[in-house]
Amino acid sequence: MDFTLLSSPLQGFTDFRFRNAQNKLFGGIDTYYSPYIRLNGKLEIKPSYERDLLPENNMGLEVIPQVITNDAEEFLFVAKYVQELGYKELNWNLGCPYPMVTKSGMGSGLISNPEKINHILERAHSESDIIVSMKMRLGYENSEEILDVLPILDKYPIKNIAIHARIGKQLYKGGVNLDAFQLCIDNTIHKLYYNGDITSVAKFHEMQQRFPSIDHWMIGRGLISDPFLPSMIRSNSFEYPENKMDLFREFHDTLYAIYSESLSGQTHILLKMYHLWEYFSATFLNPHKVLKQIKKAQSIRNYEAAVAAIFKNEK
Ligand SMILES: Cc1cc2nc3c(=O)[nH]c(=O)nc-3n(C[C@H](O)[C@H](O)[C@H](O)COP(=O)(O)O)c2cc1C
Repeated sequence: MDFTLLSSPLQGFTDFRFRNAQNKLFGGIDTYYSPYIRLNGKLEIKPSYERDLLPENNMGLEVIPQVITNDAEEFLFVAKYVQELGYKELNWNLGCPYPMVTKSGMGSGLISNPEKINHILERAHSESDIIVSMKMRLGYENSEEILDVLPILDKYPIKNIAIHARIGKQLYKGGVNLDAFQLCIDNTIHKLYYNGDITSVAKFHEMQQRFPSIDHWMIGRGLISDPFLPSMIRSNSFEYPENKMDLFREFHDTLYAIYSESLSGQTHILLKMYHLWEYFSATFLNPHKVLKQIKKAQSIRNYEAAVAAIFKNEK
């Protein structure tokens, strides 16, 4: 069956710089979701969000912006803003699990409030012509919460619902709940996208077999630790290209160069690169040792030496 691969948004990782580099060097992703826009009490878009969405920074990429909010005015404000930039769709985040977000009734903390979801969707559909899609978890406290929300969503022409098959309380621990995802398939009229733990071609096949009706698949962390993954899924190949490490090095160097230019001060640059290496290290034979080498490098000079040694070791 034909399928679509989507890059799941990761705040702090999948910004326009990452998206462009991944697309240029590896490809395989049909659509990228940008990390969420969150307003801080004011109807004002931060420059970093703007930069991330400007069409000139996303040339040749299919991008869908995302918002996190529990307020209809904010939703409508962001919808109008992204429409002015030329986007037709706004994705609504009901998945974020972090207490700072969920305690204020946003992200997965909003799933237990179907009335509020209904109110926001009602206003979004009557006061704007933006196409609305959703990205959510199964609930915050338990995986039944979503079952009270799906009938509400049935009332609106939602484009699709991407479901990360965990509950908020889990954060990223424990496994995905595939039986609960199946229940969602059985209880909605909407098109569902599957998200959660697609980290290899084999895992993708497993999910495809388990959910034959699903043809949209979202990859989050797997794309950062293995940027080859979508093109390998596409070509149904278990073999990495022969020049795997050269390509990976180019990917690293591209990101390092742009973050060195765009971030100020070596602390910021090193921290950014360290967070990337928390995922990159999975590509190497000894991830733990690799990450330790990166962590130990407390200056740009030491960082560059550590990276050179890591790639040399892997040859
Ligand atoms: C560091 C980090 C940042 C994330 N930021 C977002 C975000 O901005 N919007 C969103 O919908 N999901 C966000 N997520 C969730 C991922 O998009 C995805 O749903 C989750 O990681 C499960 O998919 P995976 O197992 O393929 O990674 C984030 C996850 C992580 C680990």
